[in-house]
Amino acid sequence: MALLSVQNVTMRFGGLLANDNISFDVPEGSIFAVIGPNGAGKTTLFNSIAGSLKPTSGKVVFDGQPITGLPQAAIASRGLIRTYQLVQLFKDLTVAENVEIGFHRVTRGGVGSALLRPRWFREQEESIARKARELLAFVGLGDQADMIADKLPYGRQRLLEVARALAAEPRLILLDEPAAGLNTQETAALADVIHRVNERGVTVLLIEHDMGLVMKVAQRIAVLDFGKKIAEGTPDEIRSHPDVLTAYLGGVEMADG
Ligand SMILES: Nc1ncnc2c1ncn2[C@@H]1O[C@H](COP(=O)(O)OP(=O)(O)OP(=O)(O)O)[C@@H](O)[C@H]1O
Repeated sequence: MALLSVQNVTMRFGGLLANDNISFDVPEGSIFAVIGPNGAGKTTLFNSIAGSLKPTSGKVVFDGQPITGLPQAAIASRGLIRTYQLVQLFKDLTVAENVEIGFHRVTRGGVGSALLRPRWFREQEESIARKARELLAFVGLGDQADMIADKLPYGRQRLLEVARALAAEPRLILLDEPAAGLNTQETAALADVIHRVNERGVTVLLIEHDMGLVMKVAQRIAVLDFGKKIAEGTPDEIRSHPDVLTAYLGGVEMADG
């Protein structure tokens, strides 16, 4: 069954059709990628799904419910959690504290309990601190938990963003160009983390430039070009699709990293 269904989504900016009638289904439990050349409309589509843009027309359905145009927080509260193309961490906090913040969707208590600190609140805090460290170990940052986030190398900040997104217990995680700015080794570590996130039962939707990463991790790929979906299929189908080769690489054979 589709956990996420994008149905005829169109986004117009003045005279420019950034997304032109785009449809695809992301099956529950899968890793799905959206690729396309610069300016193809990937970020726009991503923003329509995650709630920071309301599409001009069309529908986004998550877990059978329409979420089109809902505010980002309302979408996140249903279990659709996004990361950002530019890492957005609390740079003065420690690595562990950055993950602890991610738990706020699934915890209770307001300012009152933070001041009075009743026993349940302290227990909740301890449990969050423990779970944050488990998630850090899961993405391979166990040894850096107490480091100030800003001191982490960039590639590791991206892994930290994934750990923080996981803290919100997503059903679907949207990764916005997660391999941007990463070296080969860091990209391989990221691919491994994406696979393991998926093995935890989390559906993954990524938009990505890095073809090697996409071919390695995605089970299904949709290709955008000039705002239109020009192909959809398995990595093998996409790799040899003539329209994709022309649009994406100007006809050059596609590498599989
Ligand atoms: N807020 C906006 N107002 C006007 N035009 C926009 C806006 N956002 C994006 N566009 C235009 O829409 C088109 C699609 O842009 P988008 O950023 O979605 O593409 P992309 O595939 O994500 O590109 P990249 O890979 O470079 O990030 C581009 O022509 C872009 O200039």
